[in-house]
Amino acid sequence: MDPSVQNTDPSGPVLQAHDLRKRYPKARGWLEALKGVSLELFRGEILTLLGPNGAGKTTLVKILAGLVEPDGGRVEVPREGKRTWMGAVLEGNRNLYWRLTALENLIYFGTLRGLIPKEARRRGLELLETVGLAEKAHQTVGTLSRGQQQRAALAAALVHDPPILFLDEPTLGVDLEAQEAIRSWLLRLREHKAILLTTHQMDFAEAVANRVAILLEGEIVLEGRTREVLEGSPGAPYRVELQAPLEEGDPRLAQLRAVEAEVEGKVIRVVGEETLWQVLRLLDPLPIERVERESLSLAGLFWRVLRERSVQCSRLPT
Ligand SMILES: Nc1ncnc2c1ncn2[C@@H]1O[C@H](COP(=O)(O)OP(=O)(O)OP(=O)(O)O)[C@@H](O)[C@H]1O
Repeated sequence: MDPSVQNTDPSGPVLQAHDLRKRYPKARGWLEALKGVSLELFRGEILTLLGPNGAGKTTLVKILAGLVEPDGGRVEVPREGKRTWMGAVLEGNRNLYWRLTALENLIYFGTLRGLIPKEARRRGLELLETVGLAEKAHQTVGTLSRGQQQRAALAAALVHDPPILFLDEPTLGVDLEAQEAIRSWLLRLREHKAILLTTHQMDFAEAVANRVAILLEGEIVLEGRTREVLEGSPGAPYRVELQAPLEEGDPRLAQLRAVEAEVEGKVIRVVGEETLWQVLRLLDPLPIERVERESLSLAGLFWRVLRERSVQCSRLPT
């Protein structure tokens, strides 16, 4: 299903963050890691938080999960009163006990969050099966591969069936097959949970997230429904399709390149309305099959936002 089709829950947000601020001491003065971040999370959605290294994503997720105290602002979980309202996978696989088996970890976390041991065991086995770790249930976590540990961490976050899930880089170090399994699992989970995801993998984010927020230097600089921000972006190219490709040596080819149009067979791509009119004038009277607006990819949008804000490339994710 298209990740953007689903509507957010009309009964209101399950989590609200207001004006969150956090600063850390540095050699001289303070580093403002969060400069007043507000966001809402709804049931039935995955909100992906994108940002270059050091933008403040992990700090934000840790504050939302109650692991770090903000210096200002507040987090509200209007519909959930208890401590068991969320599950989290933070900083890779560190939130598991390495000397316990995968199943023992799940039983431990399940009982810690209110399940009776029998139920925790049943849920644990079921989840290990779901993440493809049934055969590793009785192996200590320290002996699992990194990707298997990551999958076990996801199962542990979900053992008590929390309505809200925080996932900080859940696919880090995970192979393509496991990424695919996590992707389809998240799409299923999304139907009845509120999920906040941070990732540097733009294609993964684009495939699962119905909403996107870009965090730069401690501030949210862009936020919206994925499909809408990609289609409505001013950086999205126009696509002009000719009935036949331009002949080699056609002088219009050089003129098109001079206005930075990209020519690929019958297809010409241009950015900006002004350039589009210029290109259409240049092509006149050649027959044109169609003119349409393409949507940007999430990676394209992210790079455009970063370029506009002149964030140095050395700080960009790989
Ligand atoms: N405990 C800390 N003490 C001092 N500075 C910190 C601490 N934790 C984070 N920072 C700084 O705060 C800023 C934001 O860090 P954070 O880990 O939240 O960024 P991030 O967006 O998650 O980065 P990445 O993509 O690299 O994981 C960084 O400049 C980081 O060095």
